[in-house]
Amino acid sequence: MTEAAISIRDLQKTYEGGKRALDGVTLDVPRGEIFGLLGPNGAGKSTMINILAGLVMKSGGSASIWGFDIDAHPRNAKRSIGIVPQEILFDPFFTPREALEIQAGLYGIPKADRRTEALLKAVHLEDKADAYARTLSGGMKRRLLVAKAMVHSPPILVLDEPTAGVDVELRQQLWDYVRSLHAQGVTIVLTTHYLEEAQELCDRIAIINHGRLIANQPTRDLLALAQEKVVEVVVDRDIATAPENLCFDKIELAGERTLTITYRKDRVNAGDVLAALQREGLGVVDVSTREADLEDVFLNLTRATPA
Ligand SMILES: Nc1ncnc2c1ncn2[C@@H]1O[C@H](COP(=O)(O)OP(=O)(O)OP(=O)(O)O)[C@@H](O)[C@H]1O
Repeated sequence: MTEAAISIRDLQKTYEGGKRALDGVTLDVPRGEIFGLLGPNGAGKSTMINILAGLVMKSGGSASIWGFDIDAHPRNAKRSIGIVPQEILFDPFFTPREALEIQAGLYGIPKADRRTEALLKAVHLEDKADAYARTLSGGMKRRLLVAKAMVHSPPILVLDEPTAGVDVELRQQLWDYVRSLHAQGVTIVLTTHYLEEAQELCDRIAIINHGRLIANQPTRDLLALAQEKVVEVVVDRDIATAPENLCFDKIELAGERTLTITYRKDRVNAGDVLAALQREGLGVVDVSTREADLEDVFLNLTRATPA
């Protein structure tokens, strides 16, 4: 088995004042994947990322990055990861080009090996290379942060809520760049509140809630956890009231001849639902189903884990 890109064991963090932000999280981020870390506000995602970044001291447990334990080999661990923080923080008087040069200097990268121009191009900031950072839009600043995180060419890129406050077009550009890094073999970890985004981008998704891991599975398997399924059925005559049946969780009249039926797929299947309608004397003309999405799974799982 190849070693994980990030390996976390029983990670704990209690902040001064007693807030328990991480309560024994164990997980592996496989190499080469796009890994989604989801959780409601305050779940502990940033705490976990800040521990990996060396910005927050853990209270217990262990973590290694690209095989380097963060306590035993902090320098190598740090060199193996690029982190795009949630907060936009940089000196407003530096230009993007200067910001990247300074960052490269911090990592001790010789001038000849720096990739400043290529990075500026990759994040579409070549036109703004010499503008003061304070004159950049929010989306441009965020892309500059991504470029900064990549100056030392780490094998892992972590993005903490990268698209908060970024408009749709810029978000798309950001994801195109992230996808191209992934295609080059970079392991990507992203935390996001946009479930749709995680669903579309991530190979695997972990969910934390109240500092505990409540799911960690390939995205497809996680989606299969959603038990509610909805079918929309068009019948062969006008109906005044929706028929009741035990195998429907919920039934609604969506039009004169259209019914929206919710059922639990662990109890019945679509065939049972259609047979029940036929027993009510309704002929089925058309059927369409809506797949449950990550939003459903997320809500079901987070509701099921009390504080
Ligand atoms: N420096 C700190 N001191 C005390 N408590 C903190 C500190 N930083 C975070 N916390 C608390 O720890 C918990 C986890 O916070 P964290 O920022 O890790 O969550 P998160 O999942 O990243 O949330 P969000 O999505 O809102 O960023 C929260 O209750 C938060 O208030």
